[in-house]
Amino acid sequence: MSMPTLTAERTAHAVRLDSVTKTYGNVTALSGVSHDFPRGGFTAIMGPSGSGKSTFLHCASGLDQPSKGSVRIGGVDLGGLSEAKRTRLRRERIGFVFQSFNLIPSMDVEQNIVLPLQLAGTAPDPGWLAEVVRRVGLQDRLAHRPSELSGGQQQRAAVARALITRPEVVFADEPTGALDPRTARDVLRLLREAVDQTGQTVVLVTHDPMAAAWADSVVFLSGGRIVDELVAPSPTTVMTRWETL
Ligand SMILES: Nc1ncnc2c1ncn2[C@@H]1O[C@H](COP(=O)(O)OP(=O)(O)OP(=O)(O)O)[C@@H](O)[C@H]1O
Repeated sequence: MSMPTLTAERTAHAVRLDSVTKTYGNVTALSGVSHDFPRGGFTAIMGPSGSGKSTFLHCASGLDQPSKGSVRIGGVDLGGLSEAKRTRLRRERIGFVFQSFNLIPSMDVEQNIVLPLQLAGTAPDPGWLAEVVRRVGLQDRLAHRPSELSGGQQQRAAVARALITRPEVVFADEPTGALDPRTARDVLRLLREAVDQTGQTVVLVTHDPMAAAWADSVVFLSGGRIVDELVAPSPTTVMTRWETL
């Protein structure tokens, strides 16, 4: 694979938010949020509806720009980039997994998985493609269209698509929201393996304490602020903290 154009520094954190505020008119969705996501860490973001989780994810991933404060991805300050460069950095250095899978219906599974590379004008590394496909267990489904797959298989294809560029960080926004508990576990296990086996950095936004317990730590948002962080979470400790938010 050729080197990405916006090569990130090997910083200890994959993503750093410094005093990030985001306002929409007179609504303050995020209020002075600072947080480092350690490289090779798995962090869950939880909080009540309207607490700012989506805004946090959008600002941290460069999909949106903070009103104040800064976001760095592997040492690159997103605020200093043009819209075009930010788009390129997202494409090359960030993987996304969404609740609704967001696969392209007219493309088969393999085409969907390699799409981020294609958009970046890069050829897939055959060894890494085979490894990613093996991990998500879709070896026999590469020529199928998304509509021919179960929801869990579609989400596994989306995870493969997020990992194929070996991104600085994978942002997963409620990736198990549309899945049954067993299928959800398969997807969470894949994210966990990406962290444990290849040192990937994962940020997971979820409402589900069971899902959050797969992470190394859980960051709690309330009213647009980080109000707590729980290290080495279990479903019970997450649930207990959640109930008192
Ligand atoms: N584009 C927008 N325009 C105006 N207000 C917005 C916009 N996006 C978000 N907000 C407001 O910002 C606050 C935080 O919203 P956000 O979507 O980040 O919360 P959330 O924690 O993701 O909620 P949910 O769990 O319901 O998805 C809310 O008060 C919301 O109404």
